[in-house]
Amino acid sequence: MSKKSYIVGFPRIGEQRELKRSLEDFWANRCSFDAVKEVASKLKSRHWNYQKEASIDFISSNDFSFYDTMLDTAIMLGAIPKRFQGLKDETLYFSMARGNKENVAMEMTKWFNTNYHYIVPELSLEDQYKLNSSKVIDEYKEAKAQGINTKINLIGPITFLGLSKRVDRGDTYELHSKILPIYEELLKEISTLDDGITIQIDEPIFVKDNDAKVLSLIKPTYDRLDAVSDNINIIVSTYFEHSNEATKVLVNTPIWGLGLDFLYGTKNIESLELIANSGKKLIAGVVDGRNIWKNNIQTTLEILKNISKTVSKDNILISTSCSLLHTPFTLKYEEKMNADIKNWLSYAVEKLDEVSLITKIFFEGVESLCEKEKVVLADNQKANASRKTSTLIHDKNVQDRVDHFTKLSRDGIYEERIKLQKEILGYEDLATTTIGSFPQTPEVRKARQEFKNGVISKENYEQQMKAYIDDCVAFQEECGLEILVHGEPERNDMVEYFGEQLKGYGFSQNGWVQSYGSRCVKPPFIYGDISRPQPMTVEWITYAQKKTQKPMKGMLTGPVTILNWSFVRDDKPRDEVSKQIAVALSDEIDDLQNAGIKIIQVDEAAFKEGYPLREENIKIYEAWAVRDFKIAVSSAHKETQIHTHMCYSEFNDIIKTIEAMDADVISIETARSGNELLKIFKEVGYKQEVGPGVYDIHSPRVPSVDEIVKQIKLLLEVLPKEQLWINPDCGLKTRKWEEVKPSLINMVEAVKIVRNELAG
Ligand SMILES: Nc1nc2c(c(=O)[nH]1)N[C@@H](CNc1ccc(C(=O)N[C@@H](CCC(=O)N[C@@H](CCC(=O)N[C@@H](CCC(=O)O)C(=O)O)C(=O)O)C(=O)O)cc1)CN2
Ligand code: MET
Ligand SMILES: [Zn+2]
Repeated sequence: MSKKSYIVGFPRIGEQRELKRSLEDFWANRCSFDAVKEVASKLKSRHWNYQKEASIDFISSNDFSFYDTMLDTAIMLGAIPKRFQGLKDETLYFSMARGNKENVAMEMTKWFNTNYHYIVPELSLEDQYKLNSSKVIDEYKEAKAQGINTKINLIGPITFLGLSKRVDRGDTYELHSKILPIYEELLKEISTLDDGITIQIDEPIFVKDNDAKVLSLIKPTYDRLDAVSDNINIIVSTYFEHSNEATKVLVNTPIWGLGLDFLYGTKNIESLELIANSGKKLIAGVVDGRNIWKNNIQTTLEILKNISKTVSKDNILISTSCSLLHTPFTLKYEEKMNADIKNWLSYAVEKLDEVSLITKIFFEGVESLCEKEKVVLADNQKANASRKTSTLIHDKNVQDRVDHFTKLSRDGIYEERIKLQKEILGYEDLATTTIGSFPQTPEVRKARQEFKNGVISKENYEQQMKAYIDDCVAFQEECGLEILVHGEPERNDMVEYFGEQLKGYGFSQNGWVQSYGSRCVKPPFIYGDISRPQPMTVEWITYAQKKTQKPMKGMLTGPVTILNWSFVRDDKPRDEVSKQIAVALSDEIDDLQNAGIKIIQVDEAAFKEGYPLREENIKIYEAWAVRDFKIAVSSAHKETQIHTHMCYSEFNDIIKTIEAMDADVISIETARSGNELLKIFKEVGYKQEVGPGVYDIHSPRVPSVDEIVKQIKLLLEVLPKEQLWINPDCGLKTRKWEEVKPSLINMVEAVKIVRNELAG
């Protein structure tokens, strides 16, 4: 059989998060960069071998990264922002990603609708770009030396430009003619590596609603790239949605194949005829790269059968829907999971076998399976059938309550509420606060680990958390912050923590997925109807409130974010699941205010991320996302101030929707982007209060008083002081106390200076 099974990309952080640990050791000067490289080589090798052992035909190189593949691409093209020029090697690389003493890091933002974040390249017309092919070439050779001929993964030029920003004014696509020759040069070099090389060029930007100008770049780009050499086969790969407009063009270029997502981009089937006529290969993404449910092989074979009615079987390859970067590694470390539930799941390594088995059945028939494979297939059918009927999943009481839930919004309009709240809370203009979390120290994590493993008692654990809260509150008072938080020490993660306490949710021991750089999340998974057996946060928050006279903000994660950062059941529409979470949260809010908490922040960090990639689906999403935020806070009395927080978002296109959420105060990320993001709030006459982040918490850098004063003044150019809050741009959990303390002291100091100037 010719080569048929295909994996778009594999996760790289390591099944025991080896890369994370090694990177963090290096950053803390606990090991050399050579040691990190050694870890990286072991991981690459292991990942290639997993794929080889699963009989995967198309295995990738250059899907590895020390931090992020967009950053790698910027380095490959020589797109180095001025402030970092002159630095070299890993110092350059990590300074771009994380900033350094003198310079702020490059911006980071969400990768399409995922919880992965990439570094945003900074381009300018005057820059000279220059190929640096070493990573791409070396990784190919590294695999080759181990007997594995890889396809080479690249981020495509159009996506690269589409996701970059211009530091001089103008459109990034204006730089197309500067960038494309570098890609040509790269492909030329690649073409000399071996006899016949496959290059997967990722162009996920094609799944968005692109204007004619962008679409017009596709043909010249791929005509030219393919013309570089006869020795390369180009596959253009898209995912997360359909890319029919681009497909129409690509079939008229000389590329070898198209990789399409048939799960999240079902409309791709509308292009089948064109693809069939073009005679190109179709890499059919049919195994879910974004969720953890075992593939339903029967259903997948139906999809493939359907595709093969149009596209000849000889031209079809079987693939994952996108890179497996978005799924955890392997089920083999899940020792504590309920056996029924575990049997419904499949992580990256298990998905390799699914791709392989589906390939075999599709091309050679069930008859060709060996006994062992037949058992796997039968088990697959059983597992999928048991999920349909399991009593773990269906809860009539929850369904009834949620179906008949009538309190859809808060009492009172904003103007009336904010007046009452200001009277009660008595905060000044430019009120200072933080976003919620304080440093998650190794001690806090260790305590949690030990408590989970039964090494220490509940009392001991709670005592340690309370001691942290005591210190955290004391520090905030000392440095003069006005609205306090408890610091979230008891939370492993802002979503997982709630998942662990809600019925209908499962969680894993080792289901880590990279979120950015070395940072990972372990998304809990929703398998059944959701309810709240008991209050989730009230004890901690009321404990913290007792420690201070100042207002203590209660801290919750909102329904849309809980949903978007979980693996969600695929047997119920997302909006119904979201509403169940919202109803559970409305009970929590009521409990908090009844316990005397006057401010409650409901984080919607992933609100934007949930947006559909296509315009046509946005209205529907916005309708239920806003509905569910409003349901969650519907129990809040007029006097209870509701905050929300969003990070890494472009707000321009959703500002009206944010306003419709009707929170009293919103804190947002703006620190890496000056006051640009804020301007839209003024333009639309946004009326609620806003806390634009005054410094970037994703970088270890401590901002100076001066810098923050400047930032606050920039904000004051846009919004009046009465409407502004002053805070960092996100939670502080990833930072160290040594960074947090001086930063917040400087922030409070900066506010004093500005207040004096305004008064004076
Ligand atoms: N879900 C989610 N998505 C998000 C964010 C977020 O906060 N949550 N923030 C934005 C940015 N993304 C982020 C993603 C992760 C982290 C983060 O801090 N992750 C931590 C892990 C957090 C966690 O769950 N920790 C657990 C597990 C701790 C752990 O690793 N324990 C050690 C042992 C502990 C020890 O002995 O020291 C182990 O398992 O080996 C805990 O605290 O309980 C990390 O990668 O370091 C931050 C931001 C966007 N998306
Ligand atoms: N309250 C959360 C925190 O401070 C919000 C984080 S948004 C990613 O960590
Ligand atoms: Zn945030």
